[in-house]
Amino acid sequence: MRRPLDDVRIVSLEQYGAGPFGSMHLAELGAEIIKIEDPTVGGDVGRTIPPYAEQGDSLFFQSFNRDKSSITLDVRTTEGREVFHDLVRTADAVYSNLRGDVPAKLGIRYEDLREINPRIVCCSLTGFGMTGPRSTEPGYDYVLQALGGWMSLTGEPGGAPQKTGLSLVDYCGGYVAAIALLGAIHGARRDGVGTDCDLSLYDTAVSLLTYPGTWHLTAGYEPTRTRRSAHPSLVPFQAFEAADGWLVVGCAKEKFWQRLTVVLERPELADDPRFATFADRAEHRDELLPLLEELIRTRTVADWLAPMYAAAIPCAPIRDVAGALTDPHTIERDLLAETDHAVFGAVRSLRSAVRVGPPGADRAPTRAAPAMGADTDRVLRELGYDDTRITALRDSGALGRD
Ligand SMILES: CC(C)(COP(=O)(O)OP(=O)(O)OC[C@H]1O[C@@H](n2cnc3c(N)ncnc32)[C@H](O)[C@@H]1OP(=O)(O)O)[C@@H](O)C(=O)NCCC(=O)NCCSC(=O)C(=O)O
Repeated sequence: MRRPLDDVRIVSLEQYGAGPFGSMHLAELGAEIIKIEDPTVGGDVGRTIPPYAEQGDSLFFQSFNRDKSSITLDVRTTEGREVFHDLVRTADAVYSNLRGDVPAKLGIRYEDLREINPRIVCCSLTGFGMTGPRSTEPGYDYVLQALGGWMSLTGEPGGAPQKTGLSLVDYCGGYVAAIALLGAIHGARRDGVGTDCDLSLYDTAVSLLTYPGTWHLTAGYEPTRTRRSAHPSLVPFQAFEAADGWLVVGCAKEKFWQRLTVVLERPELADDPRFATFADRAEHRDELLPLLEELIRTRTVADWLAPMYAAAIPCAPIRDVAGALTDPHTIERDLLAETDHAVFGAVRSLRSAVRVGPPGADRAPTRAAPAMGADTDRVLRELGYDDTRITALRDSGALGRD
């Protein structure tokens, strides 16, 4: 089965969630991702993240590294650097998610590699970027959720600051990197000249402030937490507690509000001038919301959702992860990957949401994430190295010590 990135090769000094998440989407589209793992520290630290971590691998690692190859290479050694340069000659891009000062120290920026391969794209996803006062700080998702203002917006007013339940800055950073890589590789192929892409989790987090950011910068709006995860300006658009659980309903168009009043059996609310428009409902939210909350508490989630769905009002039960993963829709959308793994047996994980292909086409089968160094010999042979050279490299320690 031909895939759109079958002719793309990326060598990747990636670790943890953010970097590997980005390249896994490109792997799903056919790109060859060669992970370069530092043998002196046991490779990608994601291999050691508990729970379910054994024998140099983990289910965390399996979640972010399907469809990739792994080689061990200590890029700091002279021999390792030579191998790296040989790889760069064959590659479209060098990708990394390392501390801000590390790409320069390791010699993996465009200025270091352009003479070896003028078309090479060097894409770094660091915590804070290569410039600016924070550029050498280490970055993790929660650091950026804190610095980026996200935690000030999440959770109940007056409660402890919260991050989102998932590492969204990491994952969005990965998407940012995947998009940048596609654009830069396209440009390099068209123009014959590569480039640096200096990306960061900080840029990702701050750029995702989107419209509250524009409101603040342009008009002085002060974004704050809202009760029950409400939208900052649309009413009603939030979580409600029903008799037996929680649901969300959002009226981001006037027609949904009009239909909701019918479902709630209070059609007169739509004609009430206090609640007629977005602006009216926002102004009178303290009158409207207690009324709606009291009403919704009188019936079960299922009792409310049935007529809301029938009226095509955007709504949902608030369910747990098991609910999401066992939904027949999840199965129908081909979102579950099943791979065989030597240690963990059948690993079930989540496929990429990125889909390229004709409607209804099968997606290409997916492969388990590789054992550390599983592809070292193959990749070196493809570079033209013979057994003598590979043995010498192994003896030098550049591929790690057994
Ligand atoms: C994750 C980090 C905080 C980890 O910090 P550090 O351990 O201090 O730095 P690094 O891992 O980048 O680098 C450590 C050292 O490894 C060296 N290094 C790395 N790879 C190699 C290879 N292949 N060969 C030789 N040496 C290597 C590198 O030169 C550094 O040397 P020395 O210079 O001698 O130290 C940082 O990498 C970082 O800020 N990354 C960018 C942001 C990011 O992606 N964060 C993780 C998101 S995932 C996440 O938050 C989540 O999953 O949740």
